[in-house]
Amino acid sequence: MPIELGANRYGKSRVRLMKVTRGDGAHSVVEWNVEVWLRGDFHECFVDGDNSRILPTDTMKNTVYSLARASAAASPEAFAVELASHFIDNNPHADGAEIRIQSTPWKQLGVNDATLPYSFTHDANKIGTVVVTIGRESAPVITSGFEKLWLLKTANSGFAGFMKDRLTTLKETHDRLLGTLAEASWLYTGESLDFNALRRRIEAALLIAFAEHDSLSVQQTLYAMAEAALENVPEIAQIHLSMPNKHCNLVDLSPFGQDNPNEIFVPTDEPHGSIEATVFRQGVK
Ligand SMILES: O=c1[nH]c(=O)c2[nH]c(=O)[nH]c2[nH]1
Repeated sequence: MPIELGANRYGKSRVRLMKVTRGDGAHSVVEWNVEVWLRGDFHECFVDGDNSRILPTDTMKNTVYSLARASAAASPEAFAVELASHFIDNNPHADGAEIRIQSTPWKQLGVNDATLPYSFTHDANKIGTVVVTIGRESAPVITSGFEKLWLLKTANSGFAGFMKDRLTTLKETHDRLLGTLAEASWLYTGESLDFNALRRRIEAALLIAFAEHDSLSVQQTLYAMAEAALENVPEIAQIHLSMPNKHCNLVDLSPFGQDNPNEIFVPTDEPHGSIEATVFRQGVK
């Protein structure tokens, strides 16, 4: 039976980069974890062992550091576009390049209202994400987002009116905890965007919607958050949210003769509900 090469790509992952910008009186620092992918005609390499059109992944790694030194990019999005353009311009046999960047949210250390201009901290699990893909004839497609953002609501969340069959044991509730480890990615439209400012606006819209929503389900809150981001930021065309339901189960204290008016819970990691959706502006799919 004939055998053929199917979809393939290659690149370099987990290229870790820290860049310090030394201003007068204060520094700023970014930490990016960069991933490079090339797609294209690499048939001879995979099938025949001919490496003549293979840019070594080691060179890809060096390119990340060298371009970072030369670049004035103020956002991971802008740097990813520079990198993707560099790889597509310099590898004629590649049809497409993809750059993924995870960013660690370093911020200036502040203690007792004093900022310490050359010291930094980050206390979050949350990491920023960027994916830029570029084709030979097409403009870059820029998607940004975040992973691992813990969110918890202790009011205005219920879950009732759901389907019941003979295996349903879940009780209806109009007052429960809603916990999630949210992941988001949104697609930008337009040019000359201030990505850092837009990220702040999108994240603010998502968080305010999460906090203010009178939730009938995680599904409905997810949609309300996505809707708020799209309404507040015209520069994005769609947003994908993943919000696993990290159940906090009420502990039954009745065996100890105690009540439990929604105060003592057991937070659980697994199993968890899995809830995700893409929400888009009409006319853009
Ligand atoms: O917000 C929720 N959505 C569900 O689909 C679901 N299913 C479940 O058991 N609890 C919940 N909560």
